[in-house]
Amino acid sequence: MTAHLPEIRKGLAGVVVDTTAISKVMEETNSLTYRGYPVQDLAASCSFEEVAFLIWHGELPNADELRRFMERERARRSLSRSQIALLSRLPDTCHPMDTLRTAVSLLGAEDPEAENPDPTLAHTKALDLLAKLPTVVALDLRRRRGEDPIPPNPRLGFAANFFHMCFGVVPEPEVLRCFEISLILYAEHSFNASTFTARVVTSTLSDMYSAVTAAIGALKGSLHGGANEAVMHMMLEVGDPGRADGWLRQALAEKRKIMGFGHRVYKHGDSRVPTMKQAFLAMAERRHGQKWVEISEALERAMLEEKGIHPNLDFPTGPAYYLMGFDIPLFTPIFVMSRITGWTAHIIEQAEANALIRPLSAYSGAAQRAVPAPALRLAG
Ligand SMILES: CC(=O)SCCNC(=O)CCNC(=O)[C@H](O)C(C)(C)COP(=O)(O)OP(=O)(O)OC[C@H]1O[C@@H](n2cnc3c(N)ncnc32)[C@H](O)[C@@H]1OP(=O)(O)O
Ligand SMILES: O=C([O-])CC(=O)C(=O)O
Repeated sequence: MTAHLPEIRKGLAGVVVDTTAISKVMEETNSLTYRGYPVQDLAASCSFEEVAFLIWHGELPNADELRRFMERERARRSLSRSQIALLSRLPDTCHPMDTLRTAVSLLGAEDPEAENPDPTLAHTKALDLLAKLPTVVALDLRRRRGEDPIPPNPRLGFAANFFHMCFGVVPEPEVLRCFEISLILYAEHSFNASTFTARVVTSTLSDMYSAVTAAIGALKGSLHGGANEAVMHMMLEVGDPGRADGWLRQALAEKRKIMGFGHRVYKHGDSRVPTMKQAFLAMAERRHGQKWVEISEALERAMLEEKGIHPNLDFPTGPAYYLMGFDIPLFTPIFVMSRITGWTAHIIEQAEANALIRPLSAYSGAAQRAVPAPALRLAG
């Protein structure tokens, strides 16, 4: 006789667990808004700093608010000598996401106000993370290349300063713009796995650093943010546009997951892909990346024919970052540099109207039984 089980929604698929005023993901129209503004319109005319302000404060900044916001961000970018020394001691074999996770944990341990739940302080902590995470990512890239760190430059904007800290140069404005567009598109996406993780941690009345550390762990996986790296590894494995179609059909026959395709919410296309694809095409034209365009178009065509599945944001972003010169293990950390805005906005929103997140499970193990006497259970 089988016990009656309640309805179980594996992976919480389709379950609405709370409200949010930060972003709206609309599957039926393949669209996305941040605080009511369509994301492609924000990408077309805003800086990443303006979008970060919008995500946190609910409105776009006026000129004065933006100037003050940028000043505050630029003033917070540096890491202390001891922070640099500690992060430099991590083994080169660890993933840069591990470095980032450790860095956030360290920043939390060093912040005497880490556990102070004051909402004003929460905004300051979020800004501090936004300012410092690129410094950590660039430091990590350079140490793996055997190069000394380059300190942040407070005269440069968020995106330009990141290139400066990684490579010692700021690229041409078109490349910078493509990068900034990717940051805007990655910034926020409602209750995705990493954001939900951050909300679960916050719901126990834990601190922001703990929630962000956990979110970094959730984003690292290849079913989530880690897919932008996996996409580029896949494209390198394909290697040649002429092989793409056969490679994909073979991979599907072997029941492999094709990275950068599919989405839990969007079943007819990811709202952000058309904008990011344009940015990728622009990068490919500037950086002689036609081969990657042809490989991606062949994979996209074959995937649609075979499975009817569309690409997600990670699909055009992976090769775009590759063409910008970033090492592949940096792709997901760059995602973090942007998503820190969405995560921290959700942490603040969760804390403002908190309820402990604790779902139920249906037990499927052994029936209740008596513990055998020691003589019986230890007998051999
Ligand atoms: C920023 C982001 O996080 S975007 C997501 C990034 N992740 C990826 O690109 C990883 C690849 N994609 C996937 O693994 C999935 O599409 C997910 C995890 C993103 C979404 O998964 P779910 O909503 O749970 O869909 P699910 O995995 O149930 O897929 C439904 C069907 O489509 C298939 N499918 C979905 N995505 C893919 C894919 N990328 N490759 C091959 N088959 C796929 C599944 O195998 C399944 O087929 P079945 O019904 O025959 O078993
Ligand atoms: O919403 C999701 O499940 C994943 C995603 O696209 C994101 O986090 O940007």
